[in-house]
Formats: sequence, structure tokens, C-alpha cells
Amino acid sequence: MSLRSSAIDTTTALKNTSGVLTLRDSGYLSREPSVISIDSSSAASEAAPIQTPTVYNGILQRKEGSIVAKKSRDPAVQLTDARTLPNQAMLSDAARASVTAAEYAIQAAFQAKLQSVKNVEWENHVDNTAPSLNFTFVSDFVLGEGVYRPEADAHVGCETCRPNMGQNIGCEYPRLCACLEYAAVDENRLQPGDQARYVQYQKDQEDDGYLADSHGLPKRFPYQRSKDPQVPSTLMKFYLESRYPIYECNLNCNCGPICKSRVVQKGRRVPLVIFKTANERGWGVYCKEQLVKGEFIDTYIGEVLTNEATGRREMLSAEDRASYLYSLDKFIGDDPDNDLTNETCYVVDGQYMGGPTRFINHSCEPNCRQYTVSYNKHDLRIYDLAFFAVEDIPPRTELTFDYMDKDEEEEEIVRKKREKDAADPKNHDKRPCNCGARKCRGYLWE
Ligand SMILES: C[S@@+](CC[C@H](N)C(=O)[O-])C[C@H]1O[C@@H](n2cnc3c(N)ncnc32)[C@H](O)[C@@H]1O
Repeated sequence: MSLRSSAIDTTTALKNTSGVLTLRDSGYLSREPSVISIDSSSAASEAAPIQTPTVYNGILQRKEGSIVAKKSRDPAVQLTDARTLPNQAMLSDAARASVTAAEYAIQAAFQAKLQSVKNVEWENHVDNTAPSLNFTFVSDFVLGEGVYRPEADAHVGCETCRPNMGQNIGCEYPRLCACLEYAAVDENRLQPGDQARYVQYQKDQEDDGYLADSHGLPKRFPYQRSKDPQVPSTLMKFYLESRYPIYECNLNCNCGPICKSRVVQKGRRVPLVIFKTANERGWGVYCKEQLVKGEFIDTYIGEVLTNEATGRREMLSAEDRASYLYSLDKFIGDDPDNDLTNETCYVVDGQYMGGPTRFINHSCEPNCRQYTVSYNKHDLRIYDLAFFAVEDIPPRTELTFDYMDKDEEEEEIVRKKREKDAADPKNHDKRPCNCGARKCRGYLWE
């Protein structure tokens, strides 16, 4: 599971059936001016199929929160062919105008957007820009058309567990807790009587992967009490070092809210800052406080799209644009019905909607990693993408993760491969990586 090398155009013009051009956001305050153009002939036709606008000759006015295209009756208003914009007169006006006022307005507008997000600030010590206004902070996944997710009250919870259990480690029934049905087996706690069952489990794993039946075998709880009194809990070493999915207890579990198997679901508690990087990586994120190894940071959220909807967005995108796409492909191959494939799995798009983690940059030697966290073991399509610190991270250190989620390699091996890749002309169109790590692979995506 990795961040996809894909790009989405930031154009947000949507034309609804009433012929009104609606901006999904305050795009007209955008730092990068966008030319919005519609074909005036197709605008008149209610019944015409929605198509990408091409040319606009007329006036734009603000109406009930939308930008509306309107032809002027004033003969003094000259028609402008939008295909030739910006024209020479506009360019010379722009060259003379001060941009300071616009920059302040954009900064203030972004600051206003941030008000809705607890414990997140932004700063820029590099230039006067602010992050794109064409982005809305949300607090959960926003399901796109054709995306289905069972309601939280339909999740299967652990019934054997008693209220207020699990204060130390988890539900305290490592063999029986229903939530741990697919959790990693704890080989250290196998009893002699488990042997035959364990051999069968290993065979099942070949076919069923993460969904192999491990009922009755001792399982690993995901979290442990932290040594730092400021940090409630940290991810267990096994999970931190593996890519095994983490199963947390849910709304329907008997164990109650203080069970230790509830961390990611309680949300971010650390203060984050979105900041402008100085080396062509756009915006990045740091935490104002010290993070300890295994500490939960936040989840990656955004619009959850079908693969077709993602493909449509990708068609419109420019190749060199930043990518915010995350495929939810963790359980491909484990689905007993084989319905889940690269073509049918959902994709999280953080470009237009998301949280502060959508600004986290890539590093080939990262200090964070993204883990699969599920509350509904029967839903293989939607789960949380949760970031944890994989080392102690001092305050104000940029947070990074590996977009390709690669295993660590020896520096010398990486160096040789990087040099070979750099010499290969077929790599010259690839996006270069500016992470600056000693083990940098040279490119963001393969
Ligand atoms: C998920 S976004 C991260 C936030 C982004 N920097 C921004 O300003 O919105 C991913 C994009 O950030 C840029 N990026 C992230 N890490 C980078 C790196 N190590 N080197 C170069 N560009 C990077 C690339 O444009 C990439 O497509």
C-alpha cells in the first residue's frame, strides 16, 4: 500500500444542469490564477450533455455563492476570446500591480480554513504564499459516488469481553477476543497443544493471507503502555516492524472505552504545523512536540473514490502535479470472493479534501510509517491509513514517510542503483526525489 504516482488537475470548475458554473471552493482567490471558460453555445442548452467547458465570452458574476456566467447587454463590454487569455493588456496590468494585497488575502483565507481544525497551525518562512485554497479540511473520509461503507453500528464487536476489560493491554482474551480474529498470531505464547492448529493456520495463510483463520490461537495485541507518561500508548514492536493490519475494538465491543485496543479511533492528539519547505517539495508537516517511537500521529483522510472516478480525475491531470492518491489495496488477494482487485479497490484522494497529513512529504529514510487500522474486520475495502512514528522524533522535525513503503536497504546498494537509474534515459521523465537522505533512491516513484 503506497501513495500513488498520479496527478490531478486543480481545475475545479463544475457545470451543473442549470448552466451555472459552480466553484467547489473559493478558487477565485487561488494563488495560481486559473482561466475558467465555458462554451457559450452549450451553456444555453439545458438538455445538452455535461461536457468540459471550452470557451467563455461574457461576464462572470457572483450569485448565491456561485460564479455565474452572464452575457452583458452593455455594448461597451467587449467580448473576449477566453482561449487567448491572458491578453496583452491584462499581462501589462498584472506586471504593474502589487501582489501583496492578494497574498495577504490568500493567507487570511487559508488561516480562516484552519480555524475548523484543532491543534494545527501553518507557517511560511520561505516566501509569501499560502497552501492552496482549493482544499477543504475534513475530519473523516468523504464517500464519493458508488462507494459503500457499512455503518459503524453494524460492526461485529467482541462479546466475550467484559466491560472495563483491557485497561492494561487490550481485551485480555488473546485467544478468544472476536476483534482479534485476524490479528497476528503470537508465536511466543503458543502452547504444545496449539501445534497442529498452528500448522493448519500457516497453511491457510498461503491462500487467505491476512484473513487466515487463527481462532483459538494466542494473538498479539497492537498497543502497549508507553514509558513516557505524556503518551498514552505506543504500537507494539511486532506491528511497528511488520506490515500486519491492526485491529482495534469498535462501537459494539463489550470492553468499553478504556480498552487499550482503541488508539487511532480516538484521533490525533499531537499538535502539527504545516510549513513551506525550502527545497521544491511544496508544503510539509512537523510536530511541535517530541514524538516517541511507536506513537500514533494522525490518519490520512480525503475523498474515497472508486477506481473509475479516480481514473477520470487522472485523465484531467497534468503529469507533473503533486499526487495525493492512496489506494486501499491492503487486502487484495485475501478476499475469499476475489472481488477485490487493483481495478475494484477504492482510492483515497486527499487533493481537494483531507487533513493535515495530506501535506506530509516523502523520504527514502522516513521517520514515520503508515499502517492499516481496521475496526471492522469484515470490511476489506475501507480502513484507516494511520501514521505512527518509527523512531523518536524531536520537536519541529519534518515528518516524512516512504511513499513506496519499501524495506530498508544497505546504503551502498541504494547508491549503485541510484546511479544506474540516473544513467537510464527512460527514467528522465520521473519525478526526482528531494528528500536529501543518504539512502535516497533518486525518484519519488519507480
Ligand atoms: C501528498 S503531497 C505532499 C504535500 C505537498 N508537498 C504539498 O505541498 O501539497 C505529495 C507531493 O509532494 C511533493 N513531494 C513530496 N515529497 C517529495 C520529495 N521527497 N521530493 C520532491 N517532491 C516531493 C511531490 O509533488 C508529491 O507529488
